[in-house]
Amino acid sequence: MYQLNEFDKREELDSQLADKVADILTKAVATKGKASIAVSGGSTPKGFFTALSQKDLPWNDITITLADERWVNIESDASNTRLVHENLLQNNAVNAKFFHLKQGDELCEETLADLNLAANSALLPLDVLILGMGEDGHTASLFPCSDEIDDCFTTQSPLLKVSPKTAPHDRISFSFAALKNSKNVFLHISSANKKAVLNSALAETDIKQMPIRAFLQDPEINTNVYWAE
Ligand SMILES: O=C1O[C@H](COP(=O)(O)O)[C@@H](O)[C@H](O)[C@H]1O
Repeated sequence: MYQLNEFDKREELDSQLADKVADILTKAVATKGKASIAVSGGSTPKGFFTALSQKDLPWNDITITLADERWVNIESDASNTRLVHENLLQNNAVNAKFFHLKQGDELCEETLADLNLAANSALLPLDVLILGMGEDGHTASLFPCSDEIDDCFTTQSPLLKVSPKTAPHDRISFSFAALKNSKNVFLHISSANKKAVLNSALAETDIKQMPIRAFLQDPEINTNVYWAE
């Protein structure tokens, strides 16, 4: 299931999404003493990150992570971790905890096992999940072009390695099973192109062809779509 929220300007979307997420995180901390949020990388979320970082929240009790990460060094322009550090872990949010997905040099079974254990105890289920979407309909790093696309949807492990064929870098991504359990799911997209991709995703049902479909069509998931031109 999904709900579409459309905005004339990206700044308006960023501000409204930051208000909504801030409210959810505040309530989660008040209720259970802590909260967790996974954000996406790529080119879309910068303005939202800045707006959220300026919120007066109990940041010490909030853990931020990524829905997915490219297996690159933090100094790389392709690093989603770098994007979050430079734009979200700033201002009032400087005291938030950050759960690193890129740990060590090699994305091997042992690294994944350690991360899965840590994610289960520190983060999951997520209070807030902010998804992005690529023009091929991938979300997080659930890539339709990857050999791991079946595993993305079937594994019950929180994290897996994905090697896309049409996008650079090996990835680490939360699996569909882990993402699906998030308490509040948002899809943040902008541009006319992404609106057209969204419409293609809504027009058919094959989730392995366009993984974002799973979040838009699964009756057990309520995805709030935030789109601006
Ligand atoms: O590679 C990725 O792409 C998607 C979409 O990024 P965008 O640049 O088209 O906004 C992103 O959601 C994901 O986190 C990232 O690793």
